Amino acid sequence: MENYLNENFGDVKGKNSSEEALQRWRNLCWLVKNRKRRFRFTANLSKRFEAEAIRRSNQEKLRVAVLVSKAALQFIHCLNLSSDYVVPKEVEEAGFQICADELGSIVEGHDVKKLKIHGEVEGIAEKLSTSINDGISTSEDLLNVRKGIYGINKFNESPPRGFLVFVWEALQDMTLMILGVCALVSLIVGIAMEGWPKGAHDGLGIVASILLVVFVTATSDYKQSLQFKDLDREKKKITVQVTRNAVRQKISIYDLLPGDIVHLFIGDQVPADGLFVSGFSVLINESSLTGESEPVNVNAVNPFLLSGTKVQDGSCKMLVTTVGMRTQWGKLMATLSEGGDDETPLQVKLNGVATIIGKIGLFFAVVTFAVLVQGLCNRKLREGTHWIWSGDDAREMLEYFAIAVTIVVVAVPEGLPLAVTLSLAFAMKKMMNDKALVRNLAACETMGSSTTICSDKTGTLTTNHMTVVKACVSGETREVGSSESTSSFGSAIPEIAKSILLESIFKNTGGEVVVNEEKKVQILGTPTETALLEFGLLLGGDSHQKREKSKVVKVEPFNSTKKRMGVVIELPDGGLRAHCKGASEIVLAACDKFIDSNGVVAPLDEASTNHLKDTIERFASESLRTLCLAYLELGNEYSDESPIPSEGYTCIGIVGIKDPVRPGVKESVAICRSAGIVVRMVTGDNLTTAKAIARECGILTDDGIAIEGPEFREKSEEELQELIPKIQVMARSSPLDKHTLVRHLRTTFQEVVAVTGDGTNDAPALHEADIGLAMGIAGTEVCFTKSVSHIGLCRTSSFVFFFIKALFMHRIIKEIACKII
Ligand SMILES: Nc1ncnc2c1ncn2[C@@H]1O[C@H](COP(=O)(O)OP(=O)(O)OP(=O)(O)O)[C@@H](O)[C@H]1O
Ligand SMILES: [Ca+2]
Repeated sequence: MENYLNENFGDVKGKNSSEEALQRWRNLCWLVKNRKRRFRFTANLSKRFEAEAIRRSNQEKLRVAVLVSKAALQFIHCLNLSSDYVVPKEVEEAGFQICADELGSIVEGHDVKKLKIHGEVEGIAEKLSTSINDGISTSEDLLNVRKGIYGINKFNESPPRGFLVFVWEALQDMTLMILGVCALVSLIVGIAMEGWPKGAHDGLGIVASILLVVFVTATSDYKQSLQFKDLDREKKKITVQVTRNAVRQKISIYDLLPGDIVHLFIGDQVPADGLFVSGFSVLINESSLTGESEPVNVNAVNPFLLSGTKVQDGSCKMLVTTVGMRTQWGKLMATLSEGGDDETPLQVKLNGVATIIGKIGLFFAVVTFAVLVQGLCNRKLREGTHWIWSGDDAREMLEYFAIAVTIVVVAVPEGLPLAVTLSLAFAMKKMMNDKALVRNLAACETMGSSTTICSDKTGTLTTNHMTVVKACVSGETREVGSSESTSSFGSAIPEIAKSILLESIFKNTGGEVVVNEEKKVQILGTPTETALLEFGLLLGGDSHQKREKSKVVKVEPFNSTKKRMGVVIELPDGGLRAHCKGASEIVLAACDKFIDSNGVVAPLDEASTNHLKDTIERFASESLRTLCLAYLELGNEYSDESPIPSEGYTCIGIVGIKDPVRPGVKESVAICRSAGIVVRMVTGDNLTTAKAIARECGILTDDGIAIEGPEFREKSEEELQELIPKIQVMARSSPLDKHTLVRHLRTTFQEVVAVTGDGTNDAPALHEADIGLAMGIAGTEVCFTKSVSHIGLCRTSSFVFFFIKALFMHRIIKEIACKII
């Protein structure tokens, strides 16, 4: 049996099974009494093919649109553009100058000509009655008017199915139907022979048991469907940052409306169709919408952003133009919303077991029927009545038939695969109560069998609550953090150094200091950015003043591959200046000058380089995350077309950011160890910092290896064979290094790999892993300990639930058997 199962049902993987494998195993289950039930909550393959076709047509449409827009761009300057667009009356009355269809055709069709006619992005914003800087007004009435005209950002889901639909589905069971026919015949024959009510007993008994089975099945199915709806709703709770009423805030993507100004960052999914307003180095991955993997640049020339696509690099502000079902993504999601998850290997195997048992059951049912009929025939032969068949004989035959069918009902464990689905859903619900959202049912199962965990450091092992606790500027190294220590640090360093440090902090940032609706100062941005801005505020910097004084000309946002970010600013009294900040040893290597203790820019000689390197090492060995800040005077020779220079910087200083280890991580790592699971740390941070934290968590042991990404990249295949099993820490790794490690562990070493990460720099590795534990925005809540302890929970809960279910089924089956036989 083991061999048979492995051969026929073994090629379905926990993740990314081929469509052929999925189709094949379903075909193998030909002996399924109620297909609809058995395959409920599993992938709807035909819907998937439909979605794939939509993707292909999207790709073709986009390709044509891009070609047309390119051609239009060439002619546009010579044309006298005029519009025959008439604003529909109801739109005009509501206070807008453009309708939803026109907006849709501009963005989806990449129609630069129409965009130009409507006055580019600013023109469209005006017609949508919004402001690019302040966003839409939040008055309830106005929002409702907007909703009325442009719709909401939700796609049509199939209406929830009522209880009766489940009753109908439960009735479509072949064996129950046969039993129904038996009951009918038994009633007719019984009443004809023995009269009412005596002759109806048998028939009514069968009817009652059928009703019981149908009722119990439908009730439990209905309950699950409600539970699945709950899970689904939870999965879709995604928020984005928008500016409304001049206040930056987070809102649910469902509340987005045309006219909203959305702030997008690397890793975000574009939540609606829209136009690029401002931003830098934006690369968009459209593969989820079109299947095309080559990312496209989005900028002022190609400003079209389509919902469902992902920001692969950079950050930008976008004006929402089209929402919900009017977008291609809405249509795609509406198609896919009915398809369930892929089956898990355990489910497929259990389906195999159910099928084998079904076949055996069927065989015995036929044999039993044949034996019983033969008994009857023999008796009649003996009695010499074999030519005379009475109603009683017919009833007896019917009874035999019912017994045979009952054997099939009892023997075929239809509920077995479904029980797994249920128990996994149950585990999912349990985990959700602990704020861990399981997107894919199969994950609960895979989690139970993982052998290696590759964890990132920041935000997973550590709390992600960062504060600058040490700083070294102009040779002055001090503890900072509290307002007194920071201000005394501020007064100890030369004025010129302090001023340039503040400029760097407030200009060269992906975060923002805002005043929220309650008039409180709030810092938005990644934890690293927030920590720096907080330090800047403590130093006495006023972010707005600093921002107003000079204009930002170019930004190269932070990404994990470069590990640095840079801006170019225009100084109030002319000239340009570049600021750069990032991984300390990388930025320091780009410096050849520094600001000395007198506030004078001096060349970086060996002694001062060593001093700075020592400082970095010292900070890092105290588990601090180090960042180096630097600047470069550009004069007037720089054009914003060219990249920001990567060398010749003047080092301003080094900051050490504390990010404490999460409580309970050490114990969790120990639990994993004792369960035979190897935990490795794969981080983008400095080697010394990573090692210090790994020791603290119990990940790095004396015989383990800690290696840096760039060194790992250079190794040959043979060397990797030797090295990989011993790697416990990989530092300064790029997203691709993480991916390579996971791929090797999975393929060469046949490990079941779980990866935890924050979803942006870890995305490729999360994708490659057997199971990805993404610490999302709520990452601070979903802590490492919980995910790990749930491995145990999944196992126990599924078994407990399975047994209860089995017991329950057993009782029902017994009851039916008693009634019928
Ligand atoms: N916003 C930022 N601007 C400039 N440099 C940054 C910024 N954020 C992080 N860094 C620097 O880049 C380094 C690596 O960051 P990266 O995103 O690759 O890893 P991480 O996500 O911080 O770590 P992990 O992989 O453990 O989650 C950090 O050590 C820090 O020095
Ligand atoms: Ca990370």
